[in-house]
Amino acid sequence: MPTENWSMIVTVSVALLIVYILSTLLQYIVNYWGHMLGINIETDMRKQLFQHVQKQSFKFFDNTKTGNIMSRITNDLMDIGELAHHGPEDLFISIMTFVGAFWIMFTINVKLALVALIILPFLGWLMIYSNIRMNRAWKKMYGEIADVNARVEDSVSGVRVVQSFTNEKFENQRFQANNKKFRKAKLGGYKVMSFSLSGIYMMTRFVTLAVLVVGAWLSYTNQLSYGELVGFVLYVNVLFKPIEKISALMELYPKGMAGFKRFTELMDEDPDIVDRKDAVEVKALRGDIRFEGVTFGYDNHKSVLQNIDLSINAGETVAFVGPSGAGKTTICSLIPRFYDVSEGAITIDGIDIRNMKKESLRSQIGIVQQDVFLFTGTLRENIAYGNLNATQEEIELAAKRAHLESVIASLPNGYDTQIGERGLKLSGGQKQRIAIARMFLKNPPILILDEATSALDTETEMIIQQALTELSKNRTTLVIAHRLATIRNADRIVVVTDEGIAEEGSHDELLERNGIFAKLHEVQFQK
Ligand SMILES: Nc1ncnc2c1ncn2[C@@H]1O[C@H](COP(=O)(O)OP(=O)(O)OP(=O)(O)O)[C@@H](O)[C@H]1O
Repeated sequence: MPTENWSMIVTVSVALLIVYILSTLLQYIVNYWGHMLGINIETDMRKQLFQHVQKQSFKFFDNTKTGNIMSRITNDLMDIGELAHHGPEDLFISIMTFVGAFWIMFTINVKLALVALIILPFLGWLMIYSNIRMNRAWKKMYGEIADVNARVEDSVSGVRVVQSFTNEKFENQRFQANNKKFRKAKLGGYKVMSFSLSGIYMMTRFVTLAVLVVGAWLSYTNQLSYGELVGFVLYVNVLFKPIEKISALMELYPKGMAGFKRFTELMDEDPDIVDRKDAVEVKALRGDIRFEGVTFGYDNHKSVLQNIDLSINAGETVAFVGPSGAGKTTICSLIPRFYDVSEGAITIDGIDIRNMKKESLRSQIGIVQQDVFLFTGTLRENIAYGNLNATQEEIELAAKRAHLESVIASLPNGYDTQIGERGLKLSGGQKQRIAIARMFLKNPPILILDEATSALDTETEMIIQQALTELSKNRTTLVIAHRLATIRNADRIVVVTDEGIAEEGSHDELLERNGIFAKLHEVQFQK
């Protein structure tokens, strides 16, 4: 073999090698960057959704299952990144190949190209039809998986109740019912997809057959050479490539779009408690609270509170007592604007709370709830939740004032002890003290104490009571009272019944009046 041929082979091989290496590199870059673009879009949408959910009011959370929200922020967005990456790229390449192949086919033979073109309206119809059906099916599937998530969330967080009632079988049945609905919805989507893919396959094979038959006839009648016929059939196959690519998008596109629709649905849900344009920033409020003709209902049809007038002076401790469900908690939930009044107004230091910036209003109010929520993390982090900028000294002082020192000393790693999910490793009394320590750090002028209903041992109760008395010093304090201990310390007691505020006055005044409070006192005292 002549040497120049060898050197030619070597040159071509080296050139090919370089081309291969470069194309591999390019493929890597396109693949990686393409996915990066998709992931960035997905992450950004997830961030926006999370921020939007955080802005929602209590009403939204009252009416939306936690598992459902979780599903929307996680699952629903999974396919959007893939779609964002593959969608435009695949569609562009497919359309270009499709148009190119048709153009060449027309230059070979117009009649035969027209035969191939017949497929287009049918193909278009099938794709649009399937797309609409699949969009619906995947949207339903996302809804069903959200319900599965909600069910899991419910059963897992309530597992102690489930097991104590030995209702595992019942829970399994409920879960399986949701799981089956999900299966049905997902299968529905794949049914439409299989129909559509088979339809596309059938149409493309039909075109091949039609081209072969008509092509053979054209050759027979000398309108087409054999070479042209072979070339044409080859191009028909080129035509199928983009159709196959678009078919592959048939799953991804409606899935991504269904997720996107659920994303926009939630994003369009405007938070119902927002700052007015001219809302003012409030700082260092004194804590004079007035309810002026306040009417409120959780839904528009039924009022829980009707025409309530109430004055609480700065620095005063007011206890709310009354039968269960009368509206004590509701009254207190209106002050930080967890809900907005339907009629009337609430003012603090003479300013309507709806004219205050929500964040600044809430920074002035501290709430110690019955059920203290502890985040997974260390004890230090959980106390510091009251003020994220608190120094170690401030945290320690708050812990001391909340009588937490002995608790911390007994923990294996002191402040750095990990507190399990929902603080399961701590007792009710210990959790209460963490909530109080948070309040010392937050240091708000207004305090709302939703007194724990569960009984604590006398010593713990005394310790907590001391901490609470210390906490409420120089603050306007509202206590949703269930036990008499707190009521005795109150400057004033407000008796709330289904009819509204029934009685108001000091402990002794109310006893003397011998009304509802006196009866309530008698019942509790007899216990
Ligand atoms: N988030 C809510 N959505 C709808 N209705 C609610 C909501 N919270 C409370 N309610 C209803 O409002 C009424 C007043 O409830 P609220 O919790 O204020 O009573 P309460 O006096 O604090 O009761 P308790 O002493 O049992 O805590 C009740 O009929 C209750 O069912």
